[in-house]
Amino acid sequence: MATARPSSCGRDSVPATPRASIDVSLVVVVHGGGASNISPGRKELVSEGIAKAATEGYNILKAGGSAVDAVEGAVTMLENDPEFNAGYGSVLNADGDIEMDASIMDGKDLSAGAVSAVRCIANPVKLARLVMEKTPHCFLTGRGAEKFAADMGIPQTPAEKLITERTKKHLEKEKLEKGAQKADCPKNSGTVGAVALDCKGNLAYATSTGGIVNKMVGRVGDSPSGAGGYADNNLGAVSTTGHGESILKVNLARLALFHVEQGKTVDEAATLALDYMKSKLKGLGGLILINKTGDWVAKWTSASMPWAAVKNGKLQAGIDLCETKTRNLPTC
Ligand SMILES: CC(C)C[C@H](NC(=O)C[C@H](N)C(=O)O)C(=O)O
Repeated sequence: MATARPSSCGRDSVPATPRASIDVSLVVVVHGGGASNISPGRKELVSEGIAKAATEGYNILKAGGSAVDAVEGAVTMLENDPEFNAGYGSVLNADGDIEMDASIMDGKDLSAGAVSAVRCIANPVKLARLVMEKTPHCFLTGRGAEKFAADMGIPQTPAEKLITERTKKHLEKEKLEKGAQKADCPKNSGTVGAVALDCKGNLAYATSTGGIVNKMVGRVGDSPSGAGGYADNNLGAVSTTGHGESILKVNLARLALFHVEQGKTVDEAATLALDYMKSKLKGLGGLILINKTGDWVAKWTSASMPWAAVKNGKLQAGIDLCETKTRNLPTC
């Protein structure tokens, strides 16, 4: 079990906030998937992408944006980055197509939006937010989700523009090697997620993915469900990655928050939830979690998990166990 933990727990009060309002930390944590081995050549690109996304989310919070704005902003950056398995660079299904899942949730009132199996959309997380805010529903899938995107004025992005040479090779290799992913042998791909706590004490999460390489057409994983993420201001916010079928079976995100609800620390809650999935199903994965007081953790049972966190103007990030790097954010 690998953990990354904050090196300090100081407060990051918002200067303009009157004394009477809630004095909470601004916190953003992002992840870039439950990876196996990331080649040294890609490590740099992945680290950079993840740090930029966390910084983007934090800057949104500092500018007075909500937790929902921050997680959407961070995840959008990662969807646009071909090193990650979401948006541009999503892994291919058995037909060589992209089918993406994404979700977002506002811990203030539990409003939630999700899309699954969407194809020609650059930023599924933005579509999930529109489902949350502009429809009476929580979840749209496939054709209906794409029609809704068109109605909302989102331009179609041709599938070829979302596919990369790397994802084509990844599918070829996977087809040669065997078939579907095994729970205990996850392959590096790079699902993305973010959790945030804003100056009003609101929590949110977003998760976005191309799913699992060589998946059956129409397969939907955990990422657009309450297993792939959850946010409730009374408890915390979580985004998960890993073997989707296992995550769905144990309802990983809500399971971790159940332990928070029972009085566990963020570290204990993440460990209990991930250990349960591993012992019960041999399922590997990872999660990021912030509780309502701004304590956070990034934890994984997969070989590694790229993550970054910003709190008190300080960025901490890592990929492998015991590899946390800390630096101050550039002032702009
Ligand atoms: C094989 C796994 C560990 C790789 C991981 N995938 C996901 O998180 C996929 C998502 N949970 C789903 O099931 O659709 C990744 O992209 O890094």
